[in-house]
Amino acid sequence: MNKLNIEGNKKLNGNVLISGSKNAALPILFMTILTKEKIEISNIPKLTDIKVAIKLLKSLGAKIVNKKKILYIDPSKINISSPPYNLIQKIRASIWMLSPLLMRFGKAKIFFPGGCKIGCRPIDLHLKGLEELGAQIIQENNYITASIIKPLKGKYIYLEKISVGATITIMSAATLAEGITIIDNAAQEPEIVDVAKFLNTLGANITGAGSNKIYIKGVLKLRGGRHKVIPDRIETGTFLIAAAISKGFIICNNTEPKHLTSVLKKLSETGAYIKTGKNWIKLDMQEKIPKAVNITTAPYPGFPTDMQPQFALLNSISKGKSIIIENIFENRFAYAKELIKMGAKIKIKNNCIFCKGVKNLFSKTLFSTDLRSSATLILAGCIAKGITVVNNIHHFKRGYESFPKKLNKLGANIQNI
Ligand SMILES: CC(=O)N[C@H]1[C@@H](OP(=O)(O)OP(=O)(O)OC[C@H]2O[C@@H](n3ccc(=O)[nH]c3=O)[C@H](O)[C@@H]2O)O[C@H](CO)[C@@H](O)[C@@H]1O
Ligand SMILES: C=C(OP(=O)(O)O)C(=O)O
Repeated sequence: MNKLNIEGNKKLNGNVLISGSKNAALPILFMTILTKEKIEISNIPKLTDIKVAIKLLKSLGAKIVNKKKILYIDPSKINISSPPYNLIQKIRASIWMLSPLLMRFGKAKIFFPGGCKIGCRPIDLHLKGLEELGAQIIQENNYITASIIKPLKGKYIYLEKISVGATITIMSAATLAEGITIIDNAAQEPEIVDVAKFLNTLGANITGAGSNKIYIKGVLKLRGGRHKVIPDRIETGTFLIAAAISKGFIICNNTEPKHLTSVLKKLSETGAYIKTGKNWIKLDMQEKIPKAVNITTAPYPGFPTDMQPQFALLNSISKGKSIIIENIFENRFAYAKELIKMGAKIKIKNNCIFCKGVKNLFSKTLFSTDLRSSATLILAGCIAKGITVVNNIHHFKRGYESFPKKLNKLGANIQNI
């Protein structure tokens, strides 16, 4: 069934092992189209989005073996440049097939991508970037066809808006274009650094990833190689919230504290004790009720929009009033209606959430609408009074490996029904 039954009033305490990053693993998987040599990618998270990505690559002719979170990919037999639309529309990351397929075959045709329904999510900057490098783009009946009429040439490209997706699309095409491309006002997310590191392992010449200016010197060909995907910073942040809302303590292992600076700063403001090591983060709420915090989402290194719903939950049971401003996606408050049903004192105005903390949330039958909202509602169920039912749980499976199992190990009681 597509439902979870969650017993509330739980304290979540203990150790959790963080999985590989969904948003780094997905583009890296699609970048394998750029080479004909063998690739090994480790720390692959077990997620439905990853399953779809593997199916997409296989549908093009790639041979893939999955053993203990390592994918062994042989892209040499990829011979199709138009992946099936029914798979493309399942995930947002499928847009990252366009550029590598274009560079490999000189032509690519893909359906518009899917992903969380958190805004209109245009792809104009991806397409404009490819056009600036010289590709021809035609959009017709929800399909995008990209063609190389004459060899793509490196260029200075200024992104009008900071976009993770467009930065990756342009960076991957520029890897095999002639000459030097500069992406200015580039996104700086750790996932972009990981994609650049992977491409460089294959022989690309990319510098500056992680800053707002990325330099790509085109090379003729990419080879094979090995790569380990970075830890999932959003999964890490979500588990830290699990401990904070239940006045508990947690140690997140196999993570990268440096990727969570803005999130940890906000968690410290709640009154949580935080300590970090090389690859772990400890949060101890010391039985205290958290203090509410104001949040403004922004591109990295700003506060991540993918942690906004979880912090709204935190604020809803914290001491005091707070404001959350969502600056990245225009429709990312769908979960708030469900928290209000549970007793949260939340008011939404334009892109702001005004919240006054309450002592308790109360169980209800809830409906999740997207990935981060489903994780948020599951956490809300863990601390609410009574038994909560969360519907549409296919959403969390897109981005959280074994989420109920990991939470149950921390003291939750979540069952599939
Ligand atoms: C699979 C993946 O990695 N998804 C992440 C990626 O999404 P995604 O790559 O879709 O997000 P972007 O950074 O591209 O989007 C940022 C903003 O730019 C706008 N925009 C984007 C592209 C474009 O061509 N035109 C345009 O206007 C978007 O509508 C949004 O308002 O980054 C987001 C922002 O950190 C995260 O929330 C998502 O989890
Ligand atoms: C919005 C997200 O994912 P996607 O871009 O894949 O829809 C997310 O990971 O929170």
